[in-house]
Amino acid sequence: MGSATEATKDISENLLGDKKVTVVFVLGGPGSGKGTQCANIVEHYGFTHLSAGDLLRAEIKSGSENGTMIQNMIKEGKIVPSEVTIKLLQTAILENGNDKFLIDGFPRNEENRAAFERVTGIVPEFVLFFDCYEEEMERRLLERNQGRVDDNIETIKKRFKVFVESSLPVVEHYESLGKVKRIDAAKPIPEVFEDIKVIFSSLDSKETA
Ligand SMILES: Nc1ncnc2c1ncn2[C@@H]1O[C@H](COP(=O)(O)OP(=O)(O)O)[C@@H](O)[C@H]1O
Ligand SMILES: Nc1ccn([C@H]2C[C@H](O)[C@@H](COP(=O)(O)OP(=O)(O)O)O2)c(=O)n1
Ligand SMILES: [Mg+2]
Repeated sequence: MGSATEATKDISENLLGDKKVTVVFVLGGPGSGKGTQCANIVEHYGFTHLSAGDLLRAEIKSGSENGTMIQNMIKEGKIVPSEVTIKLLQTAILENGNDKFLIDGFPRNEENRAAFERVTGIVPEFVLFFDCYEEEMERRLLERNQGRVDDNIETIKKRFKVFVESSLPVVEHYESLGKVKRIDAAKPIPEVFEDIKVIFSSLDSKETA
């Protein structure tokens, strides 16, 4: 660990090759509005939206050998092993011509975070954190109506527990690095986006400055 050989190995195994990218992690509890606002950000700021959950659901649909395992974990509100999710994110990044990505719903635990950093070498520009209380998130999930196997009250309770125990520590990690931009996500959709615009507009002006 930490030897020159290890370091060289890490660089040569960097799964992105030479591609340089800007990444924003979009985190928040289930139903906090990540997907909804990512669509708004894409429309206004030229990012590509990569939802870890959407990629995993597409993998199930494609009939992949991991499909059944992924489906079972999602149904139980558990977090799929990092190697599976990272591979899907890596492929999506490399296949895309864009160099600016919103990574939504990832990293969801410490294993996700550490493995992604180690394997891709990507450090996020910042973390956009959607702060919302559980009763509101629960109401939204029960009304989401996308036919998801995990939008039932039993799985929702499990997801909230995983969020508090495994995902919030990741947010705290980035908080300690001064990288978290916190949004009050309990407000109506247009108001949440107004707050997000302030953040992304200042990013644009930095680029052109
Ligand atoms: N600010 C908001 N106020 C009320 N409903 C919202 C808000 N943001 C999203 N929703 C709705 O809540 C549900 C969950 O939103 P979604 O964007 O899928 O959240 P996430 O990706 O964080 O789970 C969707 O039906 C969406 O239309
Ligand atoms: N990094 C991730 C992201 C999602 N998953 C799995 C487990 C999650 O409960 C489901 C659904 O994630 P998704 O981000 O689509 O869920 P929400 O939009 O937060 O409601 O996918 C995962 O295992 N690892
Ligand atoms: Mg989502």
